This record gives sequence, C-alpha cells and structure tokens, in this order.
Amino acid sequence: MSKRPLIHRLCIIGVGLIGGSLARALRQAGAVDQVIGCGRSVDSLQRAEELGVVDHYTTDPARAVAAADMVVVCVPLGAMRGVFEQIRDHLAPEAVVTDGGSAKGSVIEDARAAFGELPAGFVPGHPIAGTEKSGVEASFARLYNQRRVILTPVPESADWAVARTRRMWEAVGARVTCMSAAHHDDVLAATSHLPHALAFGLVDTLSRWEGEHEIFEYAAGGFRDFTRIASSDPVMWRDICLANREALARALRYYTADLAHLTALVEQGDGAALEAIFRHAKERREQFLALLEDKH
Ligand SMILES: NC(=O)c1ccc[n+]([C@@H]2O[C@H](COP(=O)([O-])OP(=O)(O)OC[C@H]3O[C@@H](n4cnc5c(N)ncnc54)[C@H](O)[C@@H]3O)[C@@H](O)[C@H]2O)c1
Ligand SMILES: O=C(O)C(=O)CC1(C(=O)O)C=CC(O)C=C1
Repeated sequence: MSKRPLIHRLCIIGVGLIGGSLARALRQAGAVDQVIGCGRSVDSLQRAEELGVVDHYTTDPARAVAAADMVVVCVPLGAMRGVFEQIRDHLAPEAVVTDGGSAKGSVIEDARAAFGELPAGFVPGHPIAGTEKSGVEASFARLYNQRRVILTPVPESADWAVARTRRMWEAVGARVTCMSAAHHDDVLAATSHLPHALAFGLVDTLSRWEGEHEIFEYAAGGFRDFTRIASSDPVMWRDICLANREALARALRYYTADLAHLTALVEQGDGAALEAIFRHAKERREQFLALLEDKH
C-alpha cells in the first residue's frame, strides 16, 4: 500500500518566489497530492501551471481554499488582511492556515481583524530564506534546504496545527523554531530589515551624489556585494518596513548612533579604534559564516 502524503490538497495564495519554492519542494519531497495556486495575475498563475509548480489555479481565494487541508499565504504583507477576509468563511474545518510573511506582529493583527475569532488552524510562520528576485520564475525547490523557519503560534493555535506546519517545513529540509511574534520582529529588524533599508538607502544616496554617473562606473565587487539586496522588490520591502516600523526604527537609531561614532573616529584619524572595530566585525562575520556552513 502506498504511504499517504503529508498534505492532501495544498493551497498557495501568492505563487511567487516563496510560495512557488514551497510548492516545488513539497512536490519533490512527495509530501503533497495536489497543489492549487491562487493569485491576482492570470498570466503568472498560468506560468506556474506550465512550470509544474501548481496543478490548478484560480483567482478566487474562496474557491482556492475549499477542501484544502493546508493553506499557505505568501503575498506581500500589505495584502495579507484582504486575503484573510476573502478566505475567512470558506476554510475547511481542520485546515491549517499559515503564511510566509517577513514580519509576524502585523500578520497576527491582520488575521485578528479579518477573522474576529482566530481559527485553531492558524499558525503564523516565516522562512528565513529568499533571494532578491521575485515571481514564480525565480522559485526553486532547494530554497528551504537547511534553512531556518520561525513559527510564532498564538494562544489560539492548536497543537495539531503547529505540529502539521512544523512537519511541512521539515519535509522540505528546514529547521523549525518557535518564538513569540514580538521577539521574531525584534531579531529580524536587526538582521534582515535594517540591512535592506541600508542597502536601498545607500544606492539612493549615491545616485543623488554629484557626478553619479562616474561613481557607478568605478564601482565593483564591494559595492555589488553590499547592495545585492537593493535589487529586491520595492513594494514588498515598503510593506515590511511599515509592518515592523517600531523595531526597524529602533534598529536604525541604534545604527545611526554607531555610524556617528564611526564618523568621529574617521575625522579624528583614530586608527587604533577603527582597527579594533573592524577586527571585531571580521571575527563575528567569520563566526556567522561558519554557523551557516555548519547548516549546509
Ligand atoms: N523574497 C524573500 O526573500 C522573502 C523571504 C521570506 C519571506 N518573504 C515574504 O514572503 C511573501 C512573498 O514574497 P515573495 O518574495 O514570494 O514575493 P513575490 O512577489 O515573488 O510573490 C508574491 C505573489 O503574491 C501575489 N499577490 C500579490 N498581491 C496579492 C493579492 N492581494 N492576492 C493574491 N495574490 C497576490 C503576486 O502576484 C505574486 O505572485 C512576502 O510576505 C514576503 O515578506 C519574502
Ligand atoms: O537573501 C536574500 O536576498 C534575502 O533578502 C532573504 C531574506 C533575508 O535574509 O533578509 C529576506 C527577507 C526575509 O523575510 C528572509 C530572508
């Protein structure tokens, strides 16, 4: 007798990089029977079907979630509440509803506003994996392999729902951790949202520099490495910065103060202090890289 897959009917709302990669990975793992894609753009849903990422698609969220045992919402944060409102009255009784949104407090707030009483199957989540590219064409099955996924269950989340969400991510090779949404948002403000804001900000600043043309002509690997993430989707990052604005503003203020200190050291020509900062940073980055390698 063949084993039943983990998920019978998977519904992905927002079949882009994150949702498309999850569908591909679950299929490759043999963990899903059927994938239904849902979004706003028929062209991109059609492309998802051609690529074999989804079996069927619809632009109607209510129809998409009907009979799905796992619903994963992978739209930009600003679209979460609208999607929750559209699916609220159409979920199967034991469906798990999870998401891939980059901030968690705002998703929970949006779900409370849309659902009123949260369903027991609601389990907010965030895969800490991605690229600067968007859309289903950019999706790939290995994205979550050996990467972290953070779940931020709410008091209403049932144990069975958290366990099923955890098993889904583990089936695609991820390492799952649970924490509070507030802690998640503080940590991700520092390690993801702050660097994105800085990269976008730096390219924008330099592009208004006098002689901009010449500056970019002489930029090379250092500039490219530092600013790769400034090629990310501006709407997605606008939404993330707004959704996590308090924690991000704190991180930006903290960084600005250190930047002012760095500016003073440069002005004073304090080589010893600069070297100490750079040594410490290099050491910590090497520790971080070793940690990453350990995971792969
Ligand atoms: N890109 C990353 O590196 C990354 C990493 C982790 C989490 N996330 C989060 O995952 C989510 C999706 O990001 P992505 O990178 O896959 O973006 P994406 O642009 O590749 O995909 C988003 C998809 O959602 C669709 N969509 C937009 N509004 C919609 C709506 N109202 N209803 C239905 N579909 C809609 C778009 O058409 C698109 O297909 C975001 O919440 C983001 O914060 C992104
Ligand atoms: O590698 C990248 O390009 C990413 O931006 C991925 C990244 C990040 O590491 O900041 C971006 C947003 C997330 O929510 C999670 C992961």
